[in-house]
Amino acid sequence: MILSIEQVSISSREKKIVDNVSLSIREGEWYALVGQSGSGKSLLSQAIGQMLPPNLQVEGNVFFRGQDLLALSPKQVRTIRGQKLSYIFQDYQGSFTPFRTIGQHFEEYQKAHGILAAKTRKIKAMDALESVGLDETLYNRYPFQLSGGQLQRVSIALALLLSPDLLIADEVTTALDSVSGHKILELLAKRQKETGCSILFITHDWRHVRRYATRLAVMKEGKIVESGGKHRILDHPQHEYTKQLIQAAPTLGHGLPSGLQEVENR
Ligand SMILES: Nc1ncnc2c1ncn2[C@@H]1O[C@H](COP(=O)(O)OP(=O)(O)OP(=O)(O)O)[C@@H](O)[C@H]1O
Repeated sequence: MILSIEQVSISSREKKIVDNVSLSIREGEWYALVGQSGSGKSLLSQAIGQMLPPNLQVEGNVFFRGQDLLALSPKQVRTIRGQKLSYIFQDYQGSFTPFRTIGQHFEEYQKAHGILAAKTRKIKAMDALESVGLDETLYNRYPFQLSGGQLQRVSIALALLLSPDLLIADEVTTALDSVSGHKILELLAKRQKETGCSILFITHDWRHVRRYATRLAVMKEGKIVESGGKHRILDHPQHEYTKQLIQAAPTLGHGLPSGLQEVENR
């Protein structure tokens, strides 16, 4: 296992928001975390890299290759973020500083992670842009000069720049139109194949689960109600809540086994 979340709870002063959650992610797999808005998926993913808002308390353990991330100092965890574990968010625009070029973002990110040779940084940035299908000329552009899909590609390029072992992707297509969203996920799948990284993929969208996930967990009101292999859950959901979610997803409600649909789509 690359990541084992063990009995993690997240609480505010008023209430427990994530309640005793455990799940494990294997090397190289695409693990989906599914559930309605407000079920605690984002907070759980933020807890992994110690990125929770300061008003929230976390209990439990998050073992990353055997090391408990929750027991590390903020400085230690900053080293791990980017190099071993990185994030891509729904709000890609918020991840960029408007008055800095794309190139400057690559520069800063690499300097912050100790890549000191300017030439190496430039080469890595250009390679990274190419790896996500972007033209080198984008290096000198400002974020507002890129489309949403292009910016999200840059986010992926940055997130994978230092070859992390685990990528946490939190609703990365929500702010994109469906064609751009589809392209982004195809790109993620391609980059995952090339790099072998594991992905924790947070989504509402069962079509994306069906197409990309290996295993998944279903979260409701801060608890995991069901987890397991994709085909088992899509074809034979056990929990009433999972059944409702799958029924509510229009293209999954036809009763076709997930395997058949997947073959059709690939
Ligand atoms: N800093 C905070 N303090 C208190 N409560 C919070 C804080 N941040 C989030 N919450 C609450 O915690 C709950 C879970 O939020 P979270 O963002 O993890 O849900 P989610 O499942 O990711 O939802 P979505 O799919 O809409 O992103 C929500 O009810 C949210 O309002």
